[in-house]
Amino acid sequence: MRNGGRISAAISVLTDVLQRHQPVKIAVRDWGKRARYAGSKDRAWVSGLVLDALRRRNSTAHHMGHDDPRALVFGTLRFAWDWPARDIEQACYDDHGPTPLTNAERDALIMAPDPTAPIHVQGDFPEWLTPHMERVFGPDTVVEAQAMAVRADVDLRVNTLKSDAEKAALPLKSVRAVPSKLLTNAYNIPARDPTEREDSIEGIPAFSKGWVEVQDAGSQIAAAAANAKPGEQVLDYCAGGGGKTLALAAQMQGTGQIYAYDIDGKRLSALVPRLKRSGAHNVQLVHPSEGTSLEPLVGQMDLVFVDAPCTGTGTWRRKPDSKWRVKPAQLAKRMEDQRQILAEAANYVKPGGRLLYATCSFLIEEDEDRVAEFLAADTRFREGDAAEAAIASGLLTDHGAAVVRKFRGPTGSVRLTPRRAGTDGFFFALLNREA
Ligand SMILES: C[S@@+](CC[C@H](N)C(=O)[O-])C[C@H]1O[C@@H](n2cnc3c(N)ncnc32)[C@H](O)[C@@H]1O
Repeated sequence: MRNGGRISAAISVLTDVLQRHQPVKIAVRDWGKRARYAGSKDRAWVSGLVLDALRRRNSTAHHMGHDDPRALVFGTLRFAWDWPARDIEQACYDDHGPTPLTNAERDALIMAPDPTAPIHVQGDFPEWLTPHMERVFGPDTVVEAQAMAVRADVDLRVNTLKSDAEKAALPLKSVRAVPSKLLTNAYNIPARDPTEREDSIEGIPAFSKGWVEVQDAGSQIAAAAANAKPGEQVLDYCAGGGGKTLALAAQMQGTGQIYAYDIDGKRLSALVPRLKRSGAHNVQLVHPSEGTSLEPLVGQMDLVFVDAPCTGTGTWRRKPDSKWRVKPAQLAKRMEDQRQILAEAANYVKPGGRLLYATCSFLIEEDEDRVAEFLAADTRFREGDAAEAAIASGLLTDHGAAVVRKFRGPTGSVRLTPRRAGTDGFFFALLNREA
């Protein structure tokens, strides 16, 4: 396809996303079905442009003077992809290209950025989140937010039940993975330009053999802070698709017992093939639809991992459409869920055991506030040093250790962000139950 046709496609896909509230993946897939002439490179190009337009929606709309899909696509090409204005102009004359630029669009494309724009525009986040963002990041709000408006790397965790970092090195060369700077048993694939073909990780034998799992480095570090030991009794209370369960199983070297529970049985079912591939034999699913009860586990667990449902603000780089969907009512609902889940999950921790609370949100309302409220209500628990716990797992490199120490808060919890650590936004706190 010529660029003009691809630009028209991006405008149409972005329209579906913004006006029909379709997820990007579905909107691109539906377009791909209609456009049989489009190849995989075209789909990657269109999807990359739409995702970048969503990542920088506010600043691009401010530049262009409009928030409609056409303005966002042209503005993204000019200001995020650095296309000269004349190349955009020319692409409009390709077959199936968009209608030619208007004078107003032409003028907007040659305008310099406005340094006086409000911070939610410069940082590309929803305006209502401004006080929440400033509460976390203070004067760094814009730079922190801008680091969330770029493409994300892909991180791989080497599954030590089946392989090791050295053994995995050779097969991972084919996907251009390099050793992680933060973790000893992990690799990193730097974010690709959307005009390049993506290598499929799922397509390589090392993945199907269970040697590696896709898992963001922030998520791996949060799991490391649980520091699960061989032989322990562990409850993964919000196990979902099992990213943390699998990391904990590897830490435990296949011994002891992990109970994986989630209120949503469908999500839990997704864990079954992942478990098979990983070779973890010490995981028992506690499926809500099977009427299995957690009751016998009360007061018995060495470790309870709570990967709480949250607004997911830490994943904006990967899911930029979710950035514009988060609303005050959703935040309030999540805070209520977190309150209830923490209070309930704590009952399974045995005396002397620990609870690891994690979210992929950087909002204090979902993080420190929830931990402080929990500790005030349940005086059996004290907050520990989550950074030192992560380091004690032996899974962090020297650089990873320095990063978690640097971003440890005054109470011992850790907040990682794309700017601070190059990871997704992650928060984790260690809550120790008195013996
Ligand atoms: C952040 S996701 C978990 C991701 C998962 N741990 C992983 O690493 O792939 C949060 C999970 O909490 C579950 N959840 C929500 N409310 C819950 C509740 N009251 N009890 C248990 N799980 C709950 C959701 O279904 C969702 O799967």
